[in-house]
Amino acid sequence: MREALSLLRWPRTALAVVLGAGTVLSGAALLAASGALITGAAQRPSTLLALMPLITAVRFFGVSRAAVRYTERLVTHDVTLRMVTRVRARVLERLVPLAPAALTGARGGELLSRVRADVDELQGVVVRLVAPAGVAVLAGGVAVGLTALVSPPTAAVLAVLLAVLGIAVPAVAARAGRRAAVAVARADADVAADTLDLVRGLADALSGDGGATALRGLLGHLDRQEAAERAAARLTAVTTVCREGVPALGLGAALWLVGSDVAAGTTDPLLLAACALGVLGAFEAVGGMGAAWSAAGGIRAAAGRVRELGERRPAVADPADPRPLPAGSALRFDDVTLTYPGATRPALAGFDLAVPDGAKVALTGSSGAGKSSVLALALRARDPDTGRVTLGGVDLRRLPLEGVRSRTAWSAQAPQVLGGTLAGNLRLGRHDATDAELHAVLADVGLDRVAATPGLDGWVGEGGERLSAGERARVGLARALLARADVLLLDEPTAHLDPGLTARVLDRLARDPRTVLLVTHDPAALDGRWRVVDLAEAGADTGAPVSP
Ligand SMILES: Nc1ncnc2c1ncn2[C@@H]1O[C@H](COP(=O)(O)OP(=O)(O)OP(=O)(O)O)[C@@H](O)[C@H]1O
Repeated sequence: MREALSLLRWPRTALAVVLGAGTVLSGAALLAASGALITGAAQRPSTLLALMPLITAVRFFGVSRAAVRYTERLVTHDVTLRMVTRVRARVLERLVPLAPAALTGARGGELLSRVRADVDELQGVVVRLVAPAGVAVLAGGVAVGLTALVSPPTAAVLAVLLAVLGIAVPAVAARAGRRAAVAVARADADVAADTLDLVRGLADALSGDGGATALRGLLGHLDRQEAAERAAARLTAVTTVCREGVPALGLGAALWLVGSDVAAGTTDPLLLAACALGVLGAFEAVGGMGAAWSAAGGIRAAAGRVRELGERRPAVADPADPRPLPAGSALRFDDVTLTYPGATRPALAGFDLAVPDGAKVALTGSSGAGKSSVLALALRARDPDTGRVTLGGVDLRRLPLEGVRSRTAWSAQAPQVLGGTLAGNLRLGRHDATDAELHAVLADVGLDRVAATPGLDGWVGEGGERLSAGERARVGLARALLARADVLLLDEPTAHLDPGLTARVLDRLARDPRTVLLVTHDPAALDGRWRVVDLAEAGADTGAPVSP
């Protein structure tokens, strides 16, 4: 909850609370002034001028209530919209450093729910929680204070009843409401499942006495559903009675207590209706507390999940005192060991490899040998447990993370193609690439047909579903080729290609002046320009420079 509150801009939130309280108090004052005016008129004053102050008060509070409510809505919406921006920014700020390694354990749907549902929940913290609670305290306090000026016992009764309606009733209702909602949801799910089973298995159920058994099961669940719904309806009825009944109790108490004072001659009769109706109006102060109480649980849970994101440690971090990026782009792995969290054996152990500036190196080996892990280390998606990985002779852990990532382009085994245009997807590699450059790179990777239809501005479908798996892989490859990087890390760039296309792509890569480290399951397709490193033997790699 502290997480959610820390995102608030308190001066504006306080203004929203003051205006909300102003609305409630204007309403109560309007009722009080009207009561006094009616009483005053019933006393048949000799001149209408005697009622002028009350007439003015009624007009004033009538107008002020609408004006204050309007301003309060403007301020509350402004606070909420600013909150939306801040919450989204904070969640993304926390997510970005965690990607990709520290998010591998999280399911995609769970992450989506965090950035959508939790953000939606948190952004309502002002409207649904802080403002109603603040208004209840402020408006309730002022109403009790003003009532005390007329009748201290009535003020005491009002304070108690406000606490009952603002704290006790919503707390009990929210707790019981959660239980009732769970019971109804369970019963609904059972009835739906039974009905579906019965309809799907109708033919089987009709033979033997299976039908009667299934029907008995369904009827049992229907009874449970009815009971759950009745319990939920009873709860709604009880809370409605409380919401209506407690203010009526307050009204009755005010009439009785202030009425006794008027009868005793210690209080002006004008104040009887004014005080009673003012007390009635004051209950609006706690009107939002039922919803606030229900919202509190959801907001607390959402804030907790967002905080948990912040507490996760990124797999790699920027060095405190980063070294400048080196000029060279030679990669070197020295006695590297990498064990994934929770894994029982290392993915890489004692791994050595030297990839000189501009060299073309292909990693091969059986599935699970650790080829993709080598690329992950070179991209600094992960750090080795022991040993070191260097770029241009400098340990990657001593270089600025953003600098390392800008020097390396990576194409995954199954690259992420976003729902958008082909050009938009390619320009993730280089945002200012011209159309001519995009056409050239598409031709390089054999995507000439896609470049023609749907074309650069054609929609590639959600997740690139309008492209084949091989075309999606080559979009990722084209993106990497476009990047202004000196090291290309390519995970199986030719996996889905026919031999002709494989040879064309490998030739394009071999002619690229940059350092290329690729993973392949098809070393036979590589010509003499490539140095093939079998991961099963990589521990024995001498690290001796090879000519590119
Ligand atoms: N995020 C991860 N968490 C836990 N273990 C992992 C993770 N990624 C890979 N591994 C494990 O590390 C080992 C090496 O995986 P890696 O992906 O590097 O192999 P690979 O040689 O690229 O395999 P393939 O050819 O099938 O792509 C495997 O045993 C794999 O199960």
